[in-house]
Amino acid sequence: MAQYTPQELAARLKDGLLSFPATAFAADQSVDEEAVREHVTWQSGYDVAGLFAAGGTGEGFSLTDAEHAQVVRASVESSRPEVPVLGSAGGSTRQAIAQAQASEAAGAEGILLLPPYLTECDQQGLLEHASAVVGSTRTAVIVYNRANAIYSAETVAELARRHENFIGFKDATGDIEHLAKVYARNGDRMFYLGGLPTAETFALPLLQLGMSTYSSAMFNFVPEFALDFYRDVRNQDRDAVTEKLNRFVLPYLEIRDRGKGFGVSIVKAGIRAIGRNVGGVRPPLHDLTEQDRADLSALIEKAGIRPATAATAA
Ligand SMILES: O=C([O-])C(=O)C[C@H](O)[C@@H](O)C(=O)[O-]
Repeated sequence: MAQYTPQELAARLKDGLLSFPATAFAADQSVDEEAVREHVTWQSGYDVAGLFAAGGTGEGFSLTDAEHAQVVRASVESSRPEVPVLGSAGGSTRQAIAQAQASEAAGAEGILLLPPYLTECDQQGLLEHASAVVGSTRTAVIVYNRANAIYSAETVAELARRHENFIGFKDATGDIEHLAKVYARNGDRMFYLGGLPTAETFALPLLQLGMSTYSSAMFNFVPEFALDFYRDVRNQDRDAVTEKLNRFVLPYLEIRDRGKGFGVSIVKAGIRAIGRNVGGVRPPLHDLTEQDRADLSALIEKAGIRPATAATAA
């Protein structure tokens, strides 16, 4: 049973940092539910506004429907009660509806609608796809503007007109003209969330475009640093943001960019670097090399951002 109405959830999520927990896999690549629970419990102990289970960083695209439901349920049950957990929905319209409903049944407070795979689609098709998914659940829905799901300002407005539980727009394009149009047309009817890879990099400029928050993948392993960064962004403290970009985020991008899909792999390597463990990634992603991992560990130490609670980890 949801604790928040969609509007209450939007009000909470828009003014705090958000994150996407990595999904733990065992050595044989099966879902390691105990480690999923342990990771979400640890993450929700911080002052995070919401956690999105089985999202991009959570490799939702590599999970079966049964595993997706398992991960969302385990995350809901492991999160501190004050920290809402949202699930995800992706793939074909019918698959996405099934995942949205499974997320709701697992107790998720909302859903992030991931893009449908493979095919191109125009606005009419995208609208009907998203509308069918949003209409299939009573929980709040945030659409993810990415890949083959680029929502025009008018499509967003029509979704908002049709569905009260449509509460958010997450962007992973960084297309300023497009974002300006979406915000100008829809204003504060919904909240806007930055979701480009390593979202910290873009957080300060996107604040001006109405993006009051973002999803931090690095929160998975340097939560205190990620929360400090968010505070500096919201205070519009350019000097503090620039210092943190130079100290950690920009050198981190250099390691992340050594491989395609490393946006997720580097998060799992980061979790390992601080002494916790959620295993490796599933194909089509692959893990960092030993050298990459050593460089990441050295960077975390040099930046002085190892979390205080990491020492207690398994
Ligand atoms: O699951 C997702 O889509 C994401 O995790 C987006 C990331 O959090 C992205 O914003 C990042 O890498 O910071």
